[in-house]
Amino acid sequence: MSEYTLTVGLGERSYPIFIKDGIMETIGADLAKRNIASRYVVISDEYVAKLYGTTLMATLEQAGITVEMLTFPRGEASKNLQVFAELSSKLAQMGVDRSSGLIAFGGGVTGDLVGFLAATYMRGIPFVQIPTTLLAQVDSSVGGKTGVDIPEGKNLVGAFYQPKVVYIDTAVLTTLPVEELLGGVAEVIKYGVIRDYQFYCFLEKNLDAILALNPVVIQEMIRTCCKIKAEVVAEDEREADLRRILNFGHTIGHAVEAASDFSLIHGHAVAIGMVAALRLAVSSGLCKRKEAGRVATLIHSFGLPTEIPEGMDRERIKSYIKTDKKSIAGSVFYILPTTIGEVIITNELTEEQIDAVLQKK
Ligand SMILES: NC(=O)c1ccc[n+]([C@@H]2O[C@H](COP(=O)([O-])OP(=O)(O)OC[C@H]3O[C@@H](n4cnc5c(N)ncnc54)[C@H](O)[C@@H]3O)[C@@H](O)[C@H]2O)c1
Ligand SMILES: O=C(O)C(=O)C[C@@H](O)[C@H](O)[C@H](O)COP(=O)(O)O
Ligand SMILES: [Zn+2]
Repeated sequence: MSEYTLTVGLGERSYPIFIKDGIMETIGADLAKRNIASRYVVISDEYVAKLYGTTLMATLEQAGITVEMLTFPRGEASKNLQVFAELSSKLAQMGVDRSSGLIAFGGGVTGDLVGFLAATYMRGIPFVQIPTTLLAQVDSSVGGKTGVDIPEGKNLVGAFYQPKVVYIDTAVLTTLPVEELLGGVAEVIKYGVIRDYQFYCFLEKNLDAILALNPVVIQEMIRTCCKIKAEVVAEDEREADLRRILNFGHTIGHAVEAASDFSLIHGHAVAIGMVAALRLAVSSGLCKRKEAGRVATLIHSFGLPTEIPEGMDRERIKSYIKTDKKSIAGSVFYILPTTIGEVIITNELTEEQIDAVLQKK
């Protein structure tokens, strides 16, 4: 089985990404050599802790690492300021200091929450990412976007704060429920559409292998996604310009996710948002209908949703769109494909165009 090492090149804040089937057992030995912290706290949602907590703690302890574990209830509902405050208090009560490090062990919710804790606890302590969902392995564990949701919108409080190292064990994907796997697939398709036509074709060709978790295909897929993300982040860490392309499908996707009161999985909302963005690209004359249709077909073929749920309050979606972080002086920016593999960033859309994609049945 192959294994890959990539680097996110950010000068003194550069870090490695290790991708390997079964890497979990050797994380302790590698981490012990890195001199990142004198002790660690693993933070995980309760479900991931139940599945894999014992294995991770064993590898860390066997390597002589002083480590404790904290958990929180699973799901997006935990990615908020209340859980953030509770975990902060627990760290303080445990005597966690500036020589300590955090380990984010779980999906994107865990990574975003624990990354934000690491960025802010005592004004910043080091942290490590061990992502366990496909979405976290291809996207959220890399690039340093951390944060929590507030009632007004997704990820509205947070920080750019990079991990010290990312360990990706593809073996843990075997226990992932299919709808969570698909959430990751949506972000995977995103990379093909924004940056890499060849990779997009690879996804079309390997649809069955991906759904069957073929290990060779999965590793190659994760490697390509992390490589694209690492390149984009290295060029524009704080989303001044290029990094906005990673937000393809998120302007409407995040709004739909929030309007569902987070009952929609993030990646599923992004799938709906990508199809909406493709329709906007067509109505703007930027993208051929046939190409947009090809992507919508792939999204649908994987089993992801393509339409805003019937009955969802369109005005509520529109009000969430206004809180998008890419907005400048009230003007909302969208990432629109011109062809598969290339996108542009534009705010030149009419209210009628937005209404049309929101109303479409
Ligand atoms: N920071 C970023 O760049 C970035 C990128 C994309 C998404 N995100 C954020 O990530 C979050 C979504 O992440 P997610 O989809 O991983 O959700 P999640 O963290 O809630 O995980 C999904 C579910 O899968 C379970 N799970 C995790 N690993 C498992 C495994 N190996 N086997 C079985 N079950 C497992 C979890 O307990 C949870 O119930 C959203 O909040 C989104 O905003 C952040
Ligand atoms: O890393 C990025 O940049 C992204 O936009 C990746 C997205 O998949 C992710 O959902 C991110 O959290 C969205 O960021 P936000 O700034 O729109 O909250
Ligand atoms: Zn996303």
